[in-house]
Amino acid sequence: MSPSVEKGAAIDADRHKREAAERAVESIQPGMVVGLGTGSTAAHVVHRLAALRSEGKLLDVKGVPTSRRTEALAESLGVPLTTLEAHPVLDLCIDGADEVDPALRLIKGGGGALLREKIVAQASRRLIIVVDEGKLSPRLGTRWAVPVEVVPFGWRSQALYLEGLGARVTQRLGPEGSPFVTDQGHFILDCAWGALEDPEALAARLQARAGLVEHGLFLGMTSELIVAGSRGVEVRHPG
Ligand SMILES: O=C(CO)[C@H](O)[C@H](O)COP(=O)(O)O
Repeated sequence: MSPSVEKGAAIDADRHKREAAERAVESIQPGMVVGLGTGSTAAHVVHRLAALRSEGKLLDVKGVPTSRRTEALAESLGVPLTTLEAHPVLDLCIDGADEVDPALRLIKGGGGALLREKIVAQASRRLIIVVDEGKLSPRLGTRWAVPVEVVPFGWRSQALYLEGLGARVTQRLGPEGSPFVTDQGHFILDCAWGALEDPEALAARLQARAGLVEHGLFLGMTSELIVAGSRGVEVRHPG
């Protein structure tokens, strides 16, 4: 792909992310407490909420951010925030994803926020996932490695365990080349298994291992998928 074609595709993808995010914001009702996801698509949700506030709409809506990054963005735009401690059950969570299969199972964690994202998603009555069409995949693992969040103590043992499960394991690094550290103080191991035969069985193996804090497989959690692409915006439900 030439640089100018690549740039055009990136601009289209960002427009589609914004369109999906703006459609999702239509589900937010006055007074709701809403989980705010992490990443470039979820950032469009925060921007849209801020724009609506400037029009005097949804002024009593509060967000629970899934990362420090989202928290900083919301604060900079004047979107009011609260916590899961104050609101242990949320009306709605809107978040992005890295890969979505036809059953609306997800790989998430490209931004390294998977642990908080899963905690906020499971505390929400509805999880709306917003993506551009480039995230759709026939089978999870085709396009993206599964991020696994691990405790730094003993992380190399966890990497060996994951290799034993057949993964090609890469420790995620930050911009300076040192290990990427999550908001919760953990490392991320990106695990490439290729197209996954049985995501549920893999998730069970990952959950059973001490030191593996969380993984980026979000299975059976999506209430609604909003996907935007060259043919417009489409809403899908599981099953
Ligand atoms: O899971 C995530 C962050 O941990 C993001 O939702 C995912 O990486 C998608 O990001 P983007 O909207 O920038 O494509």
